[in-house]
Amino acid sequence: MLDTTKQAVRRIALVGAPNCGKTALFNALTGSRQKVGNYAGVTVERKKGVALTPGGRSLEIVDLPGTYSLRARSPDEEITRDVVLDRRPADTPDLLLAVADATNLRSAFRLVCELVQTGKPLVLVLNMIDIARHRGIEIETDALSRQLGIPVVAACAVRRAQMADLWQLLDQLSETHTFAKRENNWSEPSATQLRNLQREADRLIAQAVRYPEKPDNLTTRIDSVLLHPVAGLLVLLTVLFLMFQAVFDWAQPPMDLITSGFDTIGTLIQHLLGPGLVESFLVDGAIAGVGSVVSFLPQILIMFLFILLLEDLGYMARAAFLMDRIMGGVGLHGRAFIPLLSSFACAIPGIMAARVIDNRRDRMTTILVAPLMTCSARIPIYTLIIAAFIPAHRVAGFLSLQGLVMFGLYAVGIVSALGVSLVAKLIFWRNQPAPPFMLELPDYKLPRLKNVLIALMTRVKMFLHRAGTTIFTMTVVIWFLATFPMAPANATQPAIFYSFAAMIGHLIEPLLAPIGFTWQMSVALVPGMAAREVVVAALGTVYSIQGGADAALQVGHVLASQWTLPTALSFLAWYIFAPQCTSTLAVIKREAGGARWMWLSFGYMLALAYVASFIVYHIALAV
Ligand SMILES: Nc1nc2c(ncn2[C@@H]2O[C@H](COP(=O)(O)OP(=O)(O)OP(=O)(O)O)[C@@H](O)[C@H]2O)c(=O)[nH]1
Ligand SMILES: [Mg+2]
Repeated sequence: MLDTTKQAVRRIALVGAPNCGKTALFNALTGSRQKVGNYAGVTVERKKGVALTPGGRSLEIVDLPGTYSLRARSPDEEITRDVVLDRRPADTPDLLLAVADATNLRSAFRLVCELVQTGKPLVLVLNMIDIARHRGIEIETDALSRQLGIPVVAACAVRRAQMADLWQLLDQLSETHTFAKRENNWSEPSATQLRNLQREADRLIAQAVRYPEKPDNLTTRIDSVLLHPVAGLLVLLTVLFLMFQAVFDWAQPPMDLITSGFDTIGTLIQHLLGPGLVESFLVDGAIAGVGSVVSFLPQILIMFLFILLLEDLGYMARAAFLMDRIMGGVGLHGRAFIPLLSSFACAIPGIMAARVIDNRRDRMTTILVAPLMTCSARIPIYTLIIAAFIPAHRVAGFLSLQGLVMFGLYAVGIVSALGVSLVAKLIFWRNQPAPPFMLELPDYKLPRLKNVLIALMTRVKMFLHRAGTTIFTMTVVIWFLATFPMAPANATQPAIFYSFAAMIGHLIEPLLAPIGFTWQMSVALVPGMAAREVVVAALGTVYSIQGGADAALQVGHVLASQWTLPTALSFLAWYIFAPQCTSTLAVIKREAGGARWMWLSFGYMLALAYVASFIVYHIALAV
């Protein structure tokens, strides 16, 4: 007779290999909207949520980073190991829900065999059963359940109807349930033990799973083109290029709509209030500042739409594979690709995604260069300047010149990241050979509209939240500085010349004059440290106060009349490198484990920005 223990399950942890659908399952169970994506390493943090079973009980669900073994090698895997082995008292699970990708059972079962050793109450979910069935893979869940001595259910995280069995099981478990009591025999497996575990997993597969005679090789056929060293790179470049064209070509109508919306509100307020301090605060400050940033939302969304579609399709891991050779040459780990790619959205998730890199040297290099990737906060700055100074010509009949310049700015960011990695490799870690790169390529999947829309909505919310908080606050500060003290009665200059902003600007200007920055730009740079797009808001506010209300929201036109081309180019160069916002610096400090790294990255980026602007400015002047 087995020794048993009676207990009601209250907290369940989701454990499984990367990309097996844990987060999709977590979202399905808890109604959350955590990020899922068709590549390994999406989740690097543990996330909690509450699931309400059909029987009306509530269960706490913990989503964890994916791992192939409890033999944790990287910081994200350590989180999973620690939760599974009860090393995090606040997260101790009553039950482990082992999640397996039913189309990829070898590595899944090896982990399950390891989880069995921990002696913890365990349930196996065969996720992605829809795809497995479609491919003709037959899995005998009863046989598996008998072999492993644990409940086994099939599920599809993205189809409600195919979640019923799992819900029913969860309901049962949430009642007082009898579990076989088992010892914790887990110890960190050696290479030999891992091989034994794999043999055990293969034996399970042989007994309970039948594969079709003719396997589906669509993925292999597509990959023969997309992973080709030449054709693959060409496809990658084309895709990226199309993305930048789209950013410029598709965004204009919605942008105009947003701008005219803000314009109308501004005019309305002017009519209602008449000129005065309150009117100036609302129109020149809040609306000019926040409106000038919000109008760039369409561009940011188009960019994300592309990235999300590619992520869901399963293309990102391929791109990483293609770039591995180039990245390896400059001392970047192949696994750095996804963190760097995430940094196109924002350096913060990018730096966090570097947790998937097990080797400290490679992780630090990735963290150092991640902020050089063009984050979405730079999109408003780039597009503002490009639209104002670069003519909307077509090159070779169909390429937009503006899109080309944008592509170029991104390319410079990427190339300098490669350059900095090379320097870091030479200076800091001269002799260590690069470890081999192993990355599982996910199967291609049709992007799920729902995933994409949810992720886009999350972006919209984050952006509007920033606009309403950081950007708005900074706009108020700038408006205050640019309005007070007010001009004397016998003033000869526009009022702003007598303000604090002008004083601060003139104080900083001598430092920035060699790179062609005006005093207005100098003031705008300071709040830009809070978040980069604040610079656009600050310029909007400064110039609208200076130029009268009609200048509000027409920042681009104002800049075109006030700046020279060399100044504009120098400003662009500055923002390729300009030190990251304060939140990024804080994340670097936390993830790298020390303020030293934060100051290092702040310092080197500031130096690069200054040098790059100086060179660009003087070359442009000479030409
Ligand atoms: N067709 C189908 N797709 C699924 C299913 N579950 C997840 N997916 C998709 O599989 C991909 C990976 O899902 P995630 O939930 O991000 O995987 P994860 O296990 O959390 O991955 P990591 O966080 O990287 O460890 C996503 O594109 C999901 O939409 C399923 O049951 N059926
Ligand atoms: Mg996940």
